[in-house]
Amino acid sequence: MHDNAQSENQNNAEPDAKYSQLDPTPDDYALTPFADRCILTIEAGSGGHGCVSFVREKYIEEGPPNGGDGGSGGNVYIQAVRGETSLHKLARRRLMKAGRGRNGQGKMRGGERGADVLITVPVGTIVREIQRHDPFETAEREHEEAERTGQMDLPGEEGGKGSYRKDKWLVFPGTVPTELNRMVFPRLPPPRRSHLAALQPEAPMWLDLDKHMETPMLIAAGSMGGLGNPHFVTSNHSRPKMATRGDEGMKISLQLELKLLADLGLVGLPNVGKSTLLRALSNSRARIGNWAFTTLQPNVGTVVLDNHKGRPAVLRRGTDGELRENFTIADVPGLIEDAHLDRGLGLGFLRHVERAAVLAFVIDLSAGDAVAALKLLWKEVSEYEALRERELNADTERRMVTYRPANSETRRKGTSERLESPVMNPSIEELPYLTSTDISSKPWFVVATKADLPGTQAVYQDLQMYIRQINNGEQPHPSGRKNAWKRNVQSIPVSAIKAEGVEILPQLVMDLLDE
Ligand SMILES: Nc1nc2c(ncn2[C@@H]2O[C@H](COP(=O)(O)OP(=O)(O)OP(=O)(O)O)[C@@H](O)[C@H]2O)c(=O)[nH]1
Ligand SMILES: [Mg+2]
Repeated sequence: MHDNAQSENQNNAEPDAKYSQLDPTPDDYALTPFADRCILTIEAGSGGHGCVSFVREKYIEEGPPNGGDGGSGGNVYIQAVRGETSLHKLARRRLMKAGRGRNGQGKMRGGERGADVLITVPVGTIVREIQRHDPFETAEREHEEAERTGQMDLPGEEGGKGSYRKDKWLVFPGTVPTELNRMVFPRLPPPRRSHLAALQPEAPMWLDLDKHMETPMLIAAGSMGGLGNPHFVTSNHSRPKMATRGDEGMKISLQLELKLLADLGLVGLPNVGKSTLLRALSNSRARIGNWAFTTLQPNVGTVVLDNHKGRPAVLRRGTDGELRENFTIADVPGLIEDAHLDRGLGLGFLRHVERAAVLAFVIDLSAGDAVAALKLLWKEVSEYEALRERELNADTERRMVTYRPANSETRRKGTSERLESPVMNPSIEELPYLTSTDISSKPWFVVATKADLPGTQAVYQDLQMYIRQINNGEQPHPSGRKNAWKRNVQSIPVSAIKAEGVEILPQLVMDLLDE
């Protein structure tokens, strides 16, 4: 009873139900998990084993071999799709493994192929290889070495003579060691690679998935299955009692990172109304609160352009000739003075700004001097830009020297050494962040919020005057940079909380995206 009464009271206190979505109660929000980078290990499927089996029929005493081949392992594919905005799902999984091929069976039945796996990532993902372990390369090296030294070839003996290797051969179940010693093994067949492997990107992998992909792309082909015993029939041995094991699947550790976080990035001091603006424009349920640092991680909302809710249908071809039906907005934590020195949520925040195509500087008109606020934001952004430029230069130099994929290192050693199969290093180090520096050359505009509050009119006029002066060159660009973007900078007064003035933003963003 008591509870009921209370909630009723709250409902009565609610001023305008129509906009309650924009001024939500503290617990009405969805914390969307978000990750802009992750390390993922992929494993192509291992092949199934070949089978040792013989025809068994009534009047056939010692039937010919009929063991089927093992199925090949599943492949790993990747696809960048519109609609995905974050890498958090992959970050949680850490490992994506394709299925193993099934073993071959009697009566010449081949094993089934292993199941494929598909990794879906947001458009704008960069994939970089950290290390790889490719068993095929090892097998090929061993094979070349054996050929060179001729240790397995006994002239006159058909097919040559090999020896039993537990990791390569399978024998008839129940074969005892003494029998095994007497058995004659043929030479190991040359390593085989799936014909799909030709489609794999070259190692070390570096993929820039900046377009929506209609079909998945192969990144690691499954390994081949083993050979059944009919393959080892020779004139001397008509009933071979061995088959080969399937090949082990290839493993690759990848660093995935979002290069483009969103089309529009909201840049503003804490508590100015960025999250409210995001909610007013999109489907987001970002957390809103009347205190600083309500937002602790980026929220990415999607603005559907023609949603049949009175929002104008803006379908404009983007630079890539694509018809756009939506665009994404990233609301990031508030920026404070000296953020570039990693104060507040500092550098983490600025990294996100770096990765939006268009920037909206969100200024709270009720917080006093709007011009000073805009200058402060730009100062932080451009100091960060300078910092990144220095970092980038140092980093490229460093990386050019040290980066080396795992298998090229082993290849460089002399082939005469018996090579250990390269193993994956379990403690994988993250690669340094991707860099793109020119923040000040991005198109930008100003959203002046809380225009519904009293006394904001004069503040807005000052701001508008300042922007006009930037546009006609009476004032320098607030970043202080020469090549900064200032092609008719706009300032738009809105009340996000009442969803007033925000309706013109989608068209503006679409125009700027085409710049
Ligand atoms: N009057 C009025 N209040 C607003 C408007 N927009 C946001 N607010 C209020 O301002 C406060 C802060 O809003 P948020 O959207 O959480 O601000 P933010 O910029 O995301 O804040 P941080 O995430 O902490 O950086 C909330 O109490 C909002 O209700 C507006 O247009 N008019
Ligand atoms: Mg917020």
